Amino acid sequence: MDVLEKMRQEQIRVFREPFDKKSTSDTFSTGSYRWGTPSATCLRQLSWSEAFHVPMTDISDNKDFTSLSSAMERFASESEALAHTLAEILAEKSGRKSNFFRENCVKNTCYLRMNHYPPCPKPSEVYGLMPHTDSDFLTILYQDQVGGLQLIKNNRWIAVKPNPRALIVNIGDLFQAWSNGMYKSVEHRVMTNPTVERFSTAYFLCPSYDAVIECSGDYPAYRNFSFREFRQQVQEDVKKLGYKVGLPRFINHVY
Ligand SMILES: O=C(O)CCC(=O)C(=O)O
Ligand SMILES: [Fe+2]
Repeated sequence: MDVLEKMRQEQIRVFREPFDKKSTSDTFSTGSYRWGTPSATCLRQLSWSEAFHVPMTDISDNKDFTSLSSAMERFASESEALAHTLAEILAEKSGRKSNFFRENCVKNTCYLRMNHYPPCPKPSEVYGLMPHTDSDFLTILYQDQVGGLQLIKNNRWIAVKPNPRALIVNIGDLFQAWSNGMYKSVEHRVMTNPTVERFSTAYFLCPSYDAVIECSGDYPAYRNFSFREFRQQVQEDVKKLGYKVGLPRFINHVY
């Protein structure tokens, strides 16, 4: 069976498990199963979805080899190869060395995220996933045929029409900083559906925590920062403010 089809089949199966089993699941390390938005204080801040957020090393180190881990492994390694190829092409186009990703992106910080959006009784009031940008270099996304993903283009939200023969590639915050804004981290969100559930799988290309994201060009818009620093700032903002500030925190104030 095709890598994508198998991934989807296994993903559906794992989300069908009872809540208790998923939340205490020892398939992956603790904390990999997430649902809702712990910091939400109103409906608008709630994401109507559940997810498994799994570092690549958890997939490859998994001792009890199941059909799920095998499907994830195949999906992850294909996505990883694609992400590296695309990142190298984009780097070269922006005039930067393309070996940065091979040297700095490691398996313990790259991860897969399996998302499930159950039908929602109040679709106009609740997001499936709150508007956000991804905190990585780039994301390879495989969505099903239901639809609901939207992104900002020219200040307007537009729907990303499902295409069974296409993967979606999103630029993340780190590529925006590294390319000095040549590539833009795209803001996106997922709308809920009143009757149909939706599944998606995403691979996130990330550098090691110590890797320094150096903004290129004579007038770098962002100061240098490590991926660790970026993550800590995001976590701190989410805890204190309830939302991620992201790149604006790293703007270069020299000029
Ligand atoms: O489900 C989708 O289409 C988007 C998922 C997403 O944006 C994410 O996991 O960061
Ligand atoms: Fe995202």
